[in-house]
Amino acid sequence: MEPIELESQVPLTILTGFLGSGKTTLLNRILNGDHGLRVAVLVNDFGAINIDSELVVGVEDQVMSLANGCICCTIRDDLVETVLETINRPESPEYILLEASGVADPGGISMTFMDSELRDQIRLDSVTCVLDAEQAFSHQQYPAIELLKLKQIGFADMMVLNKVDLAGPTQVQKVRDWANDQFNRLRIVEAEYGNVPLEVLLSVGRFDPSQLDFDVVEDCSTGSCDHEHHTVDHSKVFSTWSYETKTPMDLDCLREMVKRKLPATVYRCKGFVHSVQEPVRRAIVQCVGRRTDVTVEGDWGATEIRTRIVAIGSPAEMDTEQLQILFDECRAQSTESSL
Ligand SMILES: Nc1nc2c(ncn2[C@@H]2O[C@H](COP(=O)(O)OP(=O)(O)OP(=O)(O)O)[C@@H](O)[C@H]2O)c(=O)[nH]1
Repeated sequence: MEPIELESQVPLTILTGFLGSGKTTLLNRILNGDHGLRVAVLVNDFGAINIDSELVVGVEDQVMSLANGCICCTIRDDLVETVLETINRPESPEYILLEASGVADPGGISMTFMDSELRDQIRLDSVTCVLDAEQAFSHQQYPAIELLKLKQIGFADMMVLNKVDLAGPTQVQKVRDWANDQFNRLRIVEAEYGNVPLEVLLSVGRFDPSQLDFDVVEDCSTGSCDHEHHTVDHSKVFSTWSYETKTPMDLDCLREMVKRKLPATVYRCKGFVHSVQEPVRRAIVQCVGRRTDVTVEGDWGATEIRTRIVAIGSPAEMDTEQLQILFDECRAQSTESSL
């Protein structure tokens, strides 16, 4: 990639998109690409346990984690504080990538960068939305989720239509036709595992502030407004559940369980697994809708060896007692106590 000219304001790209669409995968692609920039990464996990920041590869000391809430509403102040902390480091970043949680409304996040505290220091370069091509239409029975997905795409200046390998050409064309019909002149780039050229992702200057309502932004900076983007109550649409244990798990049992028994009311499940089969290597469980994957990665590095899993699902329907039993049943027989 051609060298990017450095600016006085730090450019920032927001990666948005529904749960499991491939944001962290795209983020890792960018970070490990040939851009020559000192990049800082902010990652927002909706669940109480930090998973995503540990899945970011290659820039461990430049990753800031914002967990246990959504930066478009409940932990918006944390976002401001973290961005300020990041740009005021002695080695300040030349670019910031912000991965929003899969439940975030990017409108609320973008507003944050127009606030007086940040707008002189940060230039919002682009809001890029990742869409899972295979599961683009798979939440139609949940209107609130459909609306959120529409907001995520509608606010973006580019859509990465990801997972085309899983979707196949007919579905990809269907999603393209739908998107062209719904959104005016949306730029769409197809991808497998986020393999998008860096040139179309970084320093593209696509974000257009005129799409924001500046009267609203001014009011927001006083902190006394009740606009929709601050009051989105994610807890009405999503609930999270976490599982932790020090007892090693049986990977075969876990693989079978997530594949066959994990209820459809769980939209997303991910985490790290300490197993009897691979006691010194970290396994990663990834579930997006009905797609499940349990892989064994490298060693645990500096992180504590224990299983940590997060599930996100429907608050009315996700049965957390059932989940507890399902995961407990995958623990290997052991005399060690579990948490
Ligand atoms: N087959 C296939 N799998 C993909 C592709 N992109 C990502 N995945 C897989 O999809 C799963 C979710 O990917 P992530 O990058 O973690 O998704 P995310 O959007 O960051 O997820 P959340 O942060 O939980 O919302 C992982 O198992 C990825 O390996 C793709 O293009 N094709």
